[in-house]
Amino acid sequence: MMLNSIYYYLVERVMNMGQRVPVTIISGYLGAGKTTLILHLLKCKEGKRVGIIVNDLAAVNVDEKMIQRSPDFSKADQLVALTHGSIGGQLQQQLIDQTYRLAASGTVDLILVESSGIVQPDMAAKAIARGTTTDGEKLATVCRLDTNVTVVDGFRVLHQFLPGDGAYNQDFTQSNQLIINQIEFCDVLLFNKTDLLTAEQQTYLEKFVRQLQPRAVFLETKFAIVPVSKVINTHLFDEKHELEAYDRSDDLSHFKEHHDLKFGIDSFVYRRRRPFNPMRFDAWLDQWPPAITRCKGVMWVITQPERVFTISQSGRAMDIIPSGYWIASMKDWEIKKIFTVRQNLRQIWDPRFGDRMIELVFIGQNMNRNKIIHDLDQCLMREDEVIDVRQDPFRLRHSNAHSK
Ligand SMILES: Nc1nc2c(ncn2[C@@H]2O[C@H](COP(=O)(O)OP(=O)(O)OP(=O)(O)O)[C@@H](O)[C@H]2O)c(=O)[nH]1
Repeated sequence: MMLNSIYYYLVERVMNMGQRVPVTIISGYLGAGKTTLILHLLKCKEGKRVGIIVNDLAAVNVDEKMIQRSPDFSKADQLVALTHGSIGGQLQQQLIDQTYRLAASGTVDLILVESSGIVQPDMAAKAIARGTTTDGEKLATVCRLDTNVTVVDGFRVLHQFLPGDGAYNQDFTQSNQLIINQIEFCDVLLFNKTDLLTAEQQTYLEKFVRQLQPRAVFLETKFAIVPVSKVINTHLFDEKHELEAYDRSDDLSHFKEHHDLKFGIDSFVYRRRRPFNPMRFDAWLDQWPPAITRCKGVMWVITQPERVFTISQSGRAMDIIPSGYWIASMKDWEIKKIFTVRQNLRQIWDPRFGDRMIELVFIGQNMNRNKIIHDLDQCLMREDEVIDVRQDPFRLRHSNAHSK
């Protein structure tokens, strides 16, 4: 049985030799569910070796950490994190070089590219379909752009696009335009977060999205769960139809301007080596500044010193979930063992608190950064504070996602 599987594995490898590696690009606005889709695809990869390229807007690549922590990310998979946010200029070249390196190495069977939520959707497609590496190699000789997937956050579309609920709100103008561009440029459209919509809203929104994008394969999803064959190796990308049509509809200077302005969107990282007082932090969540579009990262609360809490907010949806344990809460011999395999642990290890920290990335439009930082600092534990653990709101709710 074992020999049989090895035989078929080798036959498949030999047959695949010389074939170009298929690339799926995953686009979608901030918090739409792109990383959720990648994690789902890793779960269903059936022995395929996956190369993943992520690029996050903020200085701390939360998506990279999420994927690395996934039990489905195996040794045979490879993860490359691009730096500096949107795909444009230098970063576009970095994407081309890294994709070439992965595809030419012969060590991956497919490549997934997660583009940052605020980049024009054709940027990554142009890089993959037409790119030339710094050394002058044509990317198209080793890989082929297979599918452009756009993940749409149905809940956000509901609140931003429905008449009378934000459609005429100036604050939404730029992000609306970007979401529409992302919808218009794709082969497969995942209409995600349908669990947050009623059947009636879903029907209305499907018609709305269909008018913008009649050509793509349309799939309604919850937590981006789709059959793998719908987004990988579909052969749906048609360069002539998609890129050339897009080239005609807008000139490049327009895209550049959008990239440089980044839609007025800014980001910063809040990092502290002190835990939150969970009651004060919970009260702050009730006054969430609307300028924050997206927040993600990890949190340390004093009442549960062993637990890592993951925070993920996008628009009006907020999840705070216990997602594992701080390494510092493990036994000494376990910590020593982890140190031998995770070289970069030393860089984040604090002599007193180990890996415990609060590290939150905030992305938003016209955020009052100083006030947010000041208010969050007020939520930190004070030196002489005493706390009743029974009042911890995260302990009470932690078996479920914490929704605000
Ligand atoms: N209720 C609900 N939540 C979802 C669904 N899909 C994803 N989420 C949640 O939405 C949040 C954002 O998901 P991500 O996959 O991180 O979104 P993303 O597009 O990668 O975000 P960025 O990389 O910041 O642009 C997470 O808390 C997910 O668990 C869904 O179908 N329904």
